[in-house]
Amino acid sequence: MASTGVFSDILYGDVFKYYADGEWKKSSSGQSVAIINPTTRKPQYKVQACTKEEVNKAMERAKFAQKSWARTPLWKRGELLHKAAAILKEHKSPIGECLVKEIAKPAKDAFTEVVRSGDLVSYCAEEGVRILGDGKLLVSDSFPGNDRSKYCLTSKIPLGVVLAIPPYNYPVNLAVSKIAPALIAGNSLVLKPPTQGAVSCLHMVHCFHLAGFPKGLISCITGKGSQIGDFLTTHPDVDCISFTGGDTGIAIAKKAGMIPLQMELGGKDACIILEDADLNLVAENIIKGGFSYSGQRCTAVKVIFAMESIADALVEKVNARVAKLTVGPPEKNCDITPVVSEASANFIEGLIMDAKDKGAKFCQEHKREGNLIWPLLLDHVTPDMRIAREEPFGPVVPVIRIKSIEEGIHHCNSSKYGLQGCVFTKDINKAMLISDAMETGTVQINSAPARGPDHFPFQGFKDSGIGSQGITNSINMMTKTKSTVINLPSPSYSMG
Ligand SMILES: NC(=O)C1=CN([C@@H]2O[C@H](COP(=O)(O)OP(=O)(O)OC[C@H]3O[C@@H](n4cnc5c(N)ncnc54)[C@H](OP(=O)(O)O)[C@@H]3O)[C@@H](O)[C@H]2O)C=CC1
Ligand SMILES: O=C(O)[C@H](O)COP(=O)(O)O
Repeated sequence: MASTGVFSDILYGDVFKYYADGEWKKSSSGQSVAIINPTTRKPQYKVQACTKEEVNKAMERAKFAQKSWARTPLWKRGELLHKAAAILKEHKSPIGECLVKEIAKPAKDAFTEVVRSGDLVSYCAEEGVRILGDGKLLVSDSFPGNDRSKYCLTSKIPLGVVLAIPPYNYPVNLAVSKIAPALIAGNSLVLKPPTQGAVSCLHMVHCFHLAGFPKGLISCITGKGSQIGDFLTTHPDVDCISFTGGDTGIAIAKKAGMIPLQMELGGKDACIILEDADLNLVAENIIKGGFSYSGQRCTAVKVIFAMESIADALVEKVNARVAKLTVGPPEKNCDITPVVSEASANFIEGLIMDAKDKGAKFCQEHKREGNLIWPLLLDHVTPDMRIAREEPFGPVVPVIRIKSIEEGIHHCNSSKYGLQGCVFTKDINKAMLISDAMETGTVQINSAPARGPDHFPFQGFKDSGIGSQGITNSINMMTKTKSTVINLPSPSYSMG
């Protein structure tokens, strides 16, 4: 059970503690932040509202601990990460239980998130040991005007303190996708968890604590982003920010100083369907891509561009599958569960009503109870409707009928987002042409958008982000290049 057994240290009364300097602490603010269960809409947990002084202290300790961590042998850093991964997977049940209560993630997906996170940490340890032990040798005579008297040795060294801010929809997985690369690369880590998802994150951090990482290397500062976010992201001790979330990321990027940024923001992932597509495959992917976790994935299918000639057949197949989706509480493993907050449900409903007013065809009846919104396919959507451009982050998928491939690409590229896209066709040449034309970080051919497997590159173009993620890219991003040049008194040439 959550907060019992090995996790009992992390709770004080009915408020979860924050983590700093290798200990679980109560904030001196005396204030807490409530986490509302999206299903019951009642307070489920409370976390500490940390103060600016506590942030300062955590940063100071992170800066100090990083120095000796950077000198800890790479294999040893990897070993600790493997240990944390195993502990995390061992405790998938209590952590998954928190995900169910905090963010209404269906139970089976909640456990999968924890296991996937453990696997990510282990892979990261292995990849880090491989790539960070590798350097480069450059000789000067490969550049015009130089003889062979300079030998440049380059290696990757850590940045310092990494600030990690994940969103609510994958609080554990998107936290470890920042924590593990930062640590294997020799950085220290300050985590600011999302408020919805904070308790899952605290449990996950405890697994790192149990693995035995040095004091001060990892801290987890809780509190509302709107209250401590700016203080954290503009803190002078932060050497890198890795953020996943919405437009908040754009504001953070504008305020951040001269430090590397990794931003994964919103998306409006388009699905272009050609006449020769396997419509059963497409329908399956629309269901999985558009409705899993009730559409609350940055990589969810958020707009369908279907060629007019196959649109009726496709809509019929998708509708048949929508009818089979179960709707209800996450504890019962329903396919569609309540969205994260009332504000989010209101926003989604606003998009639905706008589409109704502008003449979209409702393939199902629109139904809402509290934060629970029934799955809805909207047909005959037109570009002037908000749902054609905005990201619902909910179980609503619009269909725009197109007359040509060019029209689909035009719509896709006119979006301010550029996260992922997908195309369904049996013609690989056309698929490649479309992939080249789509202004998105990734294009999936014959499958719905997805971030995983977690070692694949993951990058948003335009307002969808900056910097590339994926295990290898994140490790590289959290390092800088250090060079040592050996200057010889006279040129050296190899024999021969
Ligand atoms: N491209 C991607 O990989 C993903 C993108 N998203 C996008 O995220 C959005 C939904 O996620 P959501 O969690 O609501 O996103 P938000 O941008 O609202 O929040 C993300 C994180 O930022 C924190 N935060 C809020 N304000 C500040 C601030 N001023 N400074 C620093 N941190 C702050 C939040 O904390 P708190 O919770 O305390 O407010 C949370 O931890 C959607 O728009 C979605 O597209 C989501 C997942 C993945
Ligand atoms: O945050 C998100 O929504 C994710 O990065 C999507 O991950 P997934 O494609 O593996 O669901």
